[in-house]
Amino acid sequence: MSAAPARLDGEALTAQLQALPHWRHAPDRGGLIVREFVFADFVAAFGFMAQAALHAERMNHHPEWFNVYNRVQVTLTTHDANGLSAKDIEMAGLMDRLATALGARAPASST
Ligand SMILES: C[C@H](O)[C@H](O)[C@H]1CNC2=NC(N)=NC(=O)C2=N1
Repeated sequence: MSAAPARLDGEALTAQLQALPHWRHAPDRGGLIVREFVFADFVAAFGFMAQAALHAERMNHHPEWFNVYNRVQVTLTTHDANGLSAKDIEMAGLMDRLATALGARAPASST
C-alpha cells in the first residue's frame, strides 16, 4: 500500500502555482486547482481528453472534468491528500502542454 502523496501547502504550493498561471486555486475540499480549456471544436476537445486520460491512467491520478462542445473544465485535487499534491502540479503542466499542442486557445488574459 503506497503512502498517501504529501499534501502541498504554504510557500511550497505558492511557488508551484506561479508556474501555472492559467489555473485558479480554490480552497474547496482542502485545495484544488481549476482551468477551462477552449478548443476549435468538439473533436479537438475530446481528443485532448482522450490523450490526457492515458496520462492520468499512467500516473494513477485522475482529473475531475466537464466537457461541453469545445470546452473542457478541469479540476485537479488529490483525494488521498485531501488537497493538492505534486501529482496535481505535474498533471496541470502536462495538460497545459498537451492543450497547446492541440491548438487550445490562449485564455483571456486575466487582468
Ligand atoms: C487507490 C488509488 O491509488 C487512488 O484512488 C488514486 C487514484 N486516482 C486518484 N486521482 C486523484 N485525483 N486523486 C487521488 O487521490 C487518486 N488516488
